[in-house]
Amino acid sequence: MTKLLASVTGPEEAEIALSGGADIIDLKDPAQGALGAVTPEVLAATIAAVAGRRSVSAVAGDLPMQPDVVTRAVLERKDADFVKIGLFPAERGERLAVIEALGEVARDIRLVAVFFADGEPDFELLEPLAKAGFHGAMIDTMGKGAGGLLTRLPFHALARFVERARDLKLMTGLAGSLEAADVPRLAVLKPDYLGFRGALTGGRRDDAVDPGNVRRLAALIAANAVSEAAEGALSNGVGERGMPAEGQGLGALDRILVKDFVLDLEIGAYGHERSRKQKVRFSVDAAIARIDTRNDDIGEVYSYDLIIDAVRALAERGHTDLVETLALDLARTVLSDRRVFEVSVRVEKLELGPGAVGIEIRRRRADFIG
Ligand SMILES: O=C[C@H](O)COP(=O)(O)O
Repeated sequence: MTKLLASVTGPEEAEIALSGGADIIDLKDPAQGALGAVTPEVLAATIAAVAGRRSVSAVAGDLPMQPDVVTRAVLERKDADFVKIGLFPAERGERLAVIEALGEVARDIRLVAVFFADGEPDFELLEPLAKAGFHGAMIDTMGKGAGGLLTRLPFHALARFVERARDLKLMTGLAGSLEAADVPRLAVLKPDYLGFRGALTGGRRDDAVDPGNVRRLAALIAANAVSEAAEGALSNGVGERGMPAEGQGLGALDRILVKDFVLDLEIGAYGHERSRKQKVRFSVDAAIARIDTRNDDIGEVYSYDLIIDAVRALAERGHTDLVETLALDLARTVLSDRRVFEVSVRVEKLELGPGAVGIEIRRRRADFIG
């Protein structure tokens, strides 16, 4: 289940984060940079204050890619449960030298490598990291205030990163000026944690952490995990989160729409349709539990962003012969969120006939559960 990593400056903020529901207390001095380190004294005081109630991670600092400098900084923080090391822009060989040098300390200290979405991330380094014995890998952003993670890397690149790191048995994390609205989208990827600083303070990273913001994000992450935990509930005829059970009227549902979303895709069963892309139009209509206007909270709604991400993922996966396959796969993905009760998907090729040609399907979850 995805956890909440809260970046804090010391014992006082750690207490606020902890009582708000943070799972990992991450020490960082935002005034010193993206991975600005706190002093060993502040780290020791925070570890003492947290007293084993949560894991404590510490960043090594904004450091040059020099093995001796980075190793020294890591060793100074060896009492933390995790030490995060930034893979800052440098030649691949320089980054590799740092990773390999840390292989020895990785036996005693759990190391987490931090790729920067806006700092020449080289995901080919995931394998060397796993080989060197790193415990985890995450993505963050270096430049704060110029757009969050999802504006710096496309969703499918994040998906590939999480999948690849997970295959290598690395703990996975995503961060980078994340906002509440990013949580449902990123939760779909099931990273081990989502990391926050700016959203905890209310925007400015060097302001103090606000307890209400921690609680809200913790609840949001938990709410997105609920759908997964309750898997199977609907197929048993049990309604979830206000959803009518199977067999009840669909009149009680609202609809989330994505209309006329056009993307270039490799699609088609004919030879002349291979090795080229053509325009395909997607329209999706997802039936969800009736919305409640008293609660203007992103945690309560199924976002159209989730549908858009799913369509984009189809466009990234390579050649598909049939529009039927695209429609079924998209319906299955949308219905994998427990807040969606029924979905209608239309997929149309726009370059083949005199007009659009394609398919429209309507499915409920039970159609896929069998
Ligand atoms: O490790 C997580 C970071 O501290 C995230 O900071 P941010 O949300 O301000 O980008």
